[in-house]
Amino acid sequence: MNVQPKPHQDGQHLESLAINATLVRLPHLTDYLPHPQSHPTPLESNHFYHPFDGFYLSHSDIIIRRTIYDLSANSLSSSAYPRAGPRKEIFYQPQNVRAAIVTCGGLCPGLNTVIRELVVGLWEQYGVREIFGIKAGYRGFYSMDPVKLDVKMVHNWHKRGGTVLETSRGGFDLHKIVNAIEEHGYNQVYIIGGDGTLRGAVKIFNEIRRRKLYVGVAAIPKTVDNDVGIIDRSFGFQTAVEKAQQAISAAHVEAESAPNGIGLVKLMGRTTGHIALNATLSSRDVDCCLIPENSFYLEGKGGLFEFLDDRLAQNGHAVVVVAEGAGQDMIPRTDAASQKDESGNPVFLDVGVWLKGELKRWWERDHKGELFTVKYIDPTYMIRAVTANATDNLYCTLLAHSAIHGVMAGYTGFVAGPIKGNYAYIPMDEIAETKNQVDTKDHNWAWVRSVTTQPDFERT
Ligand SMILES: Nc1ncnc2c1ncn2[C@@H]1O[C@H](COP(=O)(O)OP(=O)(O)O)[C@@H](O)[C@H]1O
Ligand SMILES: O=P(O)(O)OC[C@H]1O[C@](O)(COP(=O)(O)O)[C@@H](O)[C@@H]1O
Ligand SMILES: [Mg+2]
Repeated sequence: MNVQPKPHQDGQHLESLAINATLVRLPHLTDYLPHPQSHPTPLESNHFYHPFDGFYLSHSDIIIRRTIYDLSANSLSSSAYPRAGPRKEIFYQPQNVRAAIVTCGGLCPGLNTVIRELVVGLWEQYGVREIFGIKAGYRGFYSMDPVKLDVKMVHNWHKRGGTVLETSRGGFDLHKIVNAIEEHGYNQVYIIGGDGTLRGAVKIFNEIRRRKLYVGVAAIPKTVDNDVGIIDRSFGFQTAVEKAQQAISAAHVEAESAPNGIGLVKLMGRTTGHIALNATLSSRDVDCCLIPENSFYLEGKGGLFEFLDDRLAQNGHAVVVVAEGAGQDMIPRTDAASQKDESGNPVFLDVGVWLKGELKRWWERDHKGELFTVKYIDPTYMIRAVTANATDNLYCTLLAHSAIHGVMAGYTGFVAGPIKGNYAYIPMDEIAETKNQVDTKDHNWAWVRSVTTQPDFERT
């Protein structure tokens, strides 16, 4: 990679630079179908709409993934993805489209908005009339009747939490699912789900391609945990963080109102601490944030008890936020085998209940006779079983419309999502392989440390 000119390695006097961008190739129906026919988009013949110059995107419109560089590095490189948006030529005749929409995995604010916008976008922009909701997740493809959807039916779904289509874990049977897609004649499949769903979606797409079916598959990443990689964040995450803050505020009030009061809040986050981290940064009431990516310990120098001792001595109260996946290795397990849910996700022991017990034990041992209270709040589903906030509703809308334009353009096996604020199409397998975890060596975590001044839990 070359940077021009390169006299000052620190980039102080740099006037221009070149970034080596590798364009990621998106699967397309033309890859495996002999002669798919393209047609002008119906947007062209819409009397009420006159596209401005540059409205239609093409192969030359891309989004670069990396935006942060160290100019002293030898090479500046990034991957680049096709930009999401309408194309002038599409690979479907709208009157022949039979679209299926499915929601899988746990709830997430905004699911109904995505469904609604898929229906509205397909119906209003492209004139599609055959749109079906698959009930109860992947298993619904082969075990339940689909629900016919139309614009009237979905008109106020964005104001409701949950998923009207219902969802479930488990029940992934590749052949039954793809057989059902063939039998029902679906030629567009929109899959809304998290990391597990995406791994399933990759298999569905590969099987569809193996069978050479004229079926476009798009996924829209969903999870409050925000554990999906490459994209900026998953929808519903911000709403969940907002709700989490209410729990933290309550814990703070309780802690402040008691001598030596500790407010303890457990938040969702199976293997990632994004909700805990973001709620901590935004609430400012938190003294210590415990996440799965950063092991912690209780006793001794630099441990949680010593830190809380200091905080209680200084302020008379403290607030601790713990992500549900944190500290699992410290909680005594009675059964040898760890439990799994129907999708194969680990079922955790309750770190909040355990920590509350440990805090009480510690105080009783070291401060016998002094007043002390731990108020434990576990908002669990309250942060995700809610309507999406304005930002998430807007985000869900753009995701759905991006997915529709991509599928109509013949792209398949892709995910629609924002990269540094711009909407892109990303190959599904790349997303399914990339996990978004909190990097405790980067600035996000450093901000938590500087806001809370909590210990790093690195034993010296
Ligand atoms: N590796 C996998 N291959 C195929 N299907 C999977 C895989 N992992 C999960 N699934 C299916 O995806 C769906 C949702 O997965 P789950 O982990 O519960 O939620 P999420 O997609 O939100 O992470 C379930 O129906 C599950 O059976
Ligand atoms: O809905 P369940 O099965 O009780 O699972 C709860 C889990 O779902 C999550 O909300 C994440 O769900 P997804 O992986 O389905 O997005 C976790 O934060 C939580 O551990
Ligand atoms: Mg998941």
